[in-house]
Amino acid sequence: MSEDVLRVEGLSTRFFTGEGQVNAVEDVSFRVREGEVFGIVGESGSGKSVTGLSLVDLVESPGEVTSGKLWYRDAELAADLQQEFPAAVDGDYVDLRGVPEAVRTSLRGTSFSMIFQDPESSFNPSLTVGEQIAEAVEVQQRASSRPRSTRARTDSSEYSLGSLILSFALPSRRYISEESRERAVELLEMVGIPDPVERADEYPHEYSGGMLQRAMIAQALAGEPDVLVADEPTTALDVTIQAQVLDLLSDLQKETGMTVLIITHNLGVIARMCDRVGVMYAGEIVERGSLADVFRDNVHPYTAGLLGSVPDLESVGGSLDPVPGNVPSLLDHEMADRCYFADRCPKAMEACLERPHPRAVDDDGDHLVNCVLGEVSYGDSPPLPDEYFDDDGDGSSGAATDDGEGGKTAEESVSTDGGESR
Ligand SMILES: Nc1ncnc2c1ncn2[C@@H]1O[C@H](COP(=O)(O)OP(=O)(O)OP(=O)(O)O)[C@@H](O)[C@H]1O
Ligand code: NI
Repeated sequence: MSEDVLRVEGLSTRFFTGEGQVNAVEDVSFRVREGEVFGIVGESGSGKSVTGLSLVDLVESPGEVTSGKLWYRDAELAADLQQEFPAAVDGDYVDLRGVPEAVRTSLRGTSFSMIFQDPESSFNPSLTVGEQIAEAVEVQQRASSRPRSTRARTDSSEYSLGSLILSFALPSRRYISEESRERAVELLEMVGIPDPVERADEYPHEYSGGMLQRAMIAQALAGEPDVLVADEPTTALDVTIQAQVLDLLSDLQKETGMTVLIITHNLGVIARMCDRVGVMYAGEIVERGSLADVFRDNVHPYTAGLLGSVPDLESVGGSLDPVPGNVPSLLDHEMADRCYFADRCPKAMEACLERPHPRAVDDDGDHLVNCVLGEVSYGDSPPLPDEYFDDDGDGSSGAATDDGEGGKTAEESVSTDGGESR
């Protein structure tokens, strides 16, 4: 079994908005093994994208990662930082939250890359696709031509690209070498763009959606990242093209051995791509484990509900038809002090009126569930009547009732990225 490349421990990310504090990601922990495909799945607004952005340090104001550790395995980096930041180094692992921002920024593109649902956001419309991918290659070469420790301490400005989502997008026109241009063509070819030499000279608007998605993958791979975070990478594409792009990602993953973290609301994508998976609900990972743990041996009623809503897991089009009920508000002052799923849960018991904690389901400890059912059987604590939560019976602000009063319906409750991602 391969080693963990990433260990996320107690990650919390909040947004400090006019309406109050939004607990978008709440005490999330998981491990990703080197070379695996790890999936994060859940309904809209459950905190999947914010989790991904937190990993690559792209959460923007008014959001902030407020706690947690992000252990990333890189022996060379660990050796470089050991002296100066001993608390942030543990063997070959570096806690990326415990080192200066410049270090995290220098890893973007080369250690971590992220791709999004909407490739337009990753490309500058006024530059050719080839130029932009070549620039990503240049960023990688500049980064690797300097010793790591110098890279960490000096000119962070070179890599702090303001509001640009992808760190390796072009901050300004620069000299681009012929080698980088050739590499860009190679990358386009690698992601299956026909006539890559000609297509490299075209502008983003001359590409179809599926082609631009492939080009974005080429751009993300230019820095030969160890970890690729893919946020709904195929959601905007039609089903046939989705399948092709997923196959491409899968092939590239196998060829390069990179680790892929895939974020999706589509259980078909998870079933097709992933080795291990975390199920998110209301900012928390409520169940995680291997594909078999989660798909076959699941314990959390939310996981079971999600799976029950998908007729055919083999079909890529099998997206979530949400469990009945409403996605809860993530505003801190509206969050009930109990299991966040209790009001929608067919197995809610009195024990669920307390906040659950993660419980190991099996001996190896990899299958975890954030539910009392990880320990007791339904009925061991008195079941709550169906109407228990109807009239603010829980004393919360009634963010969720089955008849849709108060609270948003699952459909309305899209995140601020409007489901379009970035
Ligand atoms: N810029 C922001 N300002 C305030 N709150 C935000 C912001 N971005 C995200 N959030 C909050 O974080 C929550 C989680 O959002 P996130 O985008 O991670 O959801 P998601 O699971 O990716 O959903 P989707 O499937 O719709 O993309 C949202 O419900 C929203 O309340
Ligand atoms: Ni999202």
